[in-house]
This record gives sequence, structure tokens and C-alpha cells, in this order.
Amino acid sequence: MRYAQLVIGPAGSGKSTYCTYMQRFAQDSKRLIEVVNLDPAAEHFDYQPAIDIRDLIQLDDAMEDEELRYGPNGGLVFCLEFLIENQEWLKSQLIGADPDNELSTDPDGDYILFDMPGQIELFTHLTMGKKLVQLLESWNFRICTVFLVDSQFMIDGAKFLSGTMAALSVMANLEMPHVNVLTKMDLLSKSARKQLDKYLDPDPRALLSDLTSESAWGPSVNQSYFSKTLVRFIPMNIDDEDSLHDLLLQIDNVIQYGEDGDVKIHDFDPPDNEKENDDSKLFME
Ligand SMILES: Nc1nc2c(ncn2[C@@H]2O[C@H](COP(=O)(O)OP(=O)(O)OP(=O)(O)O)[C@@H](O)[C@H]2O)c(=O)[nH]1
Ligand SMILES: [Mg+2]
Repeated sequence: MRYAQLVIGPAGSGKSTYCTYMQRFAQDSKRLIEVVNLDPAAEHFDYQPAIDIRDLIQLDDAMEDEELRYGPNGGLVFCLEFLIENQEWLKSQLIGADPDNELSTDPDGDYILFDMPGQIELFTHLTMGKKLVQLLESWNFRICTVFLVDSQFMIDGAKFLSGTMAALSVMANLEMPHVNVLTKMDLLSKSARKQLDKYLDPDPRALLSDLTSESAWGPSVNQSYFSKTLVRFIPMNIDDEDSLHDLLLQIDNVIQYGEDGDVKIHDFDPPDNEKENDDSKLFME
């Protein structure tokens, strides 16, 4: 079995940092988690990628091409399309020619974090994100989307609403088990943290009255957007081991990592049945 987290989120939300810290945390707990860089524009990150899309194509290749003449965003879309077209490259790096072959020798199976680019339109309405997910699924990966949002952009009603909408767009487009994470909690002041706590356990009416007093958003905003079960955010502090531990545990539950017995049962389930019984979907309901 193979497990993966698709780490996505707006530019600068902390995706690469998350990958570095999660990998390190896993290492400290004697667990092997590999990181794959799928951001062709990446210039710096602190982890050692097991696979790097820049070995296949770099953003500059797409931008410097006389015929293509892409800007940075179009160039990035081109690079990911190129990756999908050259899926054999990714497949051979991930699993080799032998389908039983695994990247690591971990008896629990491969566990991979995919560090994605920050252009979230790739996952909200373009098709590349979805295609990538389908590819990984066809290679027997059990995947969870991990959507990161910078907590500093979530401390007033209107921003919280737009962060929530972004998370919803990704959920709706990818149709995958999904966990939302608030990053950079260490940077929040006490008062900001207090404000955020209000939204983390949202009372839709209180939030809406905040919005009505603050902005042009009226009560016309559908209260179900704020329903706790629909969009839930897990705060993460990368300097706090307990915080990383709790988050990883939640994601592991979603992809049923380490539940050997369960995994075997699911292997023999017809696909429809599996969907219905999949606890992970609770996060989306
Ligand atoms: N204090 C603090 N800084 C963070 C945290 N996460 C990320 N940063 C900083 O935020 C900046 C952006 O982090 P990255 O991890 O590169 O973000 P990214 O989402 O990978 O960015 P792109 O790939 O450019 O979209 C860096 O300067 C990080 O050091 C965090 O939890 N706490
Ligand atoms: Mg990055």
C-alpha cells in the first residue's frame, strides 16, 4: 500500500516548511516519510526531495521558450500539464517498472508528501490537480489533500470566509478526503489567537453578525458555509511536537495508515461500497 498527502495552499502559506517539519517529526518517531517536490518554480526548501519535478522540467524552460512565451503562471500550468503527459517519468521514479516495487523499504508502505505549487487555481478549477490525483490513485496511493492556510489571514470575519471558500473550492474540485490546516500559529499575538479561536469553533450567527458590522457581506451568506462539519481547520504550530503529532494522527486516520486489518478488508470491497464506508469522507460531509 502507498500513502500520500497532497500538500496544497495559497502562495507562501507554508507548504514546503510543513513538508520539512513533518518529515523531521516522522524521522524522530522512527517513521519514514518521503517528500516529492512538484513545484517547478521552487527555488528553496529545506528537505531532501526523493523526487524533484525540476529534473523533468523547470519553470524557466516554459518561460524562455520562444514559441510558448508563457508568463510565470501560464508557465506553471504548462509544466504540470507536461508532468501529466510524461506520467511515465513520475511513475518510474515513484514505483519503478515493477508495481510491487516501493520507494522505501518501510514495511508499512510508502508514505509520501507531495509539495505542490502555490497557484491554487490548479486545484480549484483547472484539471491538472484532479488528473494527478487520479494518476496516484491508479498507482494504489491512498491520498489526503492537506490544505494549508496562513492563520494570519484568518483572523477577521471576511478573511476567514474567503479562506473557507478557497478550502471548499478545492474540496469540491478534487473530491478527495481533505484536511484543512492553519499554519504559522506561532506568529499570532494573544489577541489574534483569541479572535481566531472564535472562528475555529464557529457559531455561524456570531460570525455573520461580525461580518454584517464589518463589511458589505450581509446575512445573505448561507450559514451552512460555516457548518463545523463542512469546513474544519486544525491549527498547527511547527515548533510544538504535540501539535505535529495530533495533526499527523488525524491525517493518518483519514488515509487509514497503519490500520492493517482494515486495509485488507477494504482491498476486497467493491469500489462503491468502499466509498460509502470510508470514514475519511466524514471530513467532507
Ligand atoms: N514563523 C513561521 N514561519 C513560517 C511557518 N511556515 C512557513 N513559514 C515561513 O513562511 C515563508 C513561506 O514558507 P514556505 O514553506 O516557503 O511556503 P510555501 O507555501 O511553500 O510557498 P510557495 O511554495 O512559494 O507557495 C517562509 O519564510 C517560511 O519560513 C510557520 O509555521 N511559522
Ligand atoms: Mg513551496
